[in-house]
Amino acid sequence: MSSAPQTSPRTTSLPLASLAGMAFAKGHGTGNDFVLVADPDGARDIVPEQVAALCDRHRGIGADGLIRAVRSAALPEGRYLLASHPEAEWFMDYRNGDGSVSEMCGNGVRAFVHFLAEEGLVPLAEGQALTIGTRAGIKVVTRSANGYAVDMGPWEFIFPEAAAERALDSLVETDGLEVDRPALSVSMGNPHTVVALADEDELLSADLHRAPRVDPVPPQGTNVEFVVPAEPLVTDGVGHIRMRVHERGVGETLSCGTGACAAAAATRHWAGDEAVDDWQVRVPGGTVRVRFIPGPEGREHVELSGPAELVARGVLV
Ligand SMILES: N[C@@H](CCC[C@H](N)C(=O)O)C(=O)O
Repeated sequence: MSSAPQTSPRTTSLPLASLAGMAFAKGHGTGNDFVLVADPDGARDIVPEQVAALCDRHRGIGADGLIRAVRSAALPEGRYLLASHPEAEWFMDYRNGDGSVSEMCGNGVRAFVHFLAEEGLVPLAEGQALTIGTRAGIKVVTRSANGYAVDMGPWEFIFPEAAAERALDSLVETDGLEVDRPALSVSMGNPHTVVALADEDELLSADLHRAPRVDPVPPQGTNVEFVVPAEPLVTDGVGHIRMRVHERGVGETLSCGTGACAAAAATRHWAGDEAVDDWQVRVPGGTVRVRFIPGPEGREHVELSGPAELVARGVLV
């Protein structure tokens, strides 16, 4: 006797079965959203398929990425950082929505520190700073009245020789835009390719359902930012740009913190004499501030400021 095939709603969530009972929070920074999980002792091995299933907007919780809060001592990348920065007790293990690992996430780092504070894992009053570990080194995050300011460390060109010669190093082909556009590739610990567009019409015409094609593509792949400078670019000492982004491992998102830093760095580079050190970057999900500040070791650093919110807590069934 043959039996009818068994179907059950659990079938689609099979990758998540071993995570049943796991507590999570949902948070975001300017609409760039994350599933946040506390795993102080690094006891949870969340594999890429599970990250993708959790971030699935139809069958999972839905998010641009997953952030696991782990004590630095509990994972090799964290132990490496602890040797020179014993104060970096917590490590942000960031994964993109497709399960891939990224070195850094600027909106995520604010959401991460907010999560640590709200979960009671660290005391962090307004005006206080916390050093955390990431795959792009340590980041110092200061709580303010309306969000968090992150010392993101130095930025750099990915193709320094081409950038110095021409201020442009690659071409980007994008659906919805007729001609290939020149671009500049900037590292914020993770890779970015910044394309300047002429006006808001062009910004809206870019169809980011499919990843833009970048040539040459940086060795680790890239996030692609499309920027439109305001007219005038600088008002009262502050530069203004609008930005949309297609993120590596995610797709179009409402905001990207490291992308905003890269976009400000590229625009400032292109601005030449008009360059300022203070920028407001408007993204579909809100506005973040980017400042170029002297770093403690004598190199220029980038500071990213913006909000972070938690919107829900739950448990996987
Ligand atoms: N949204 C993030 C960046 C997340 C990582 C990125 N997709 C990558 O693969 O590098 C941000 O706010 O910086």
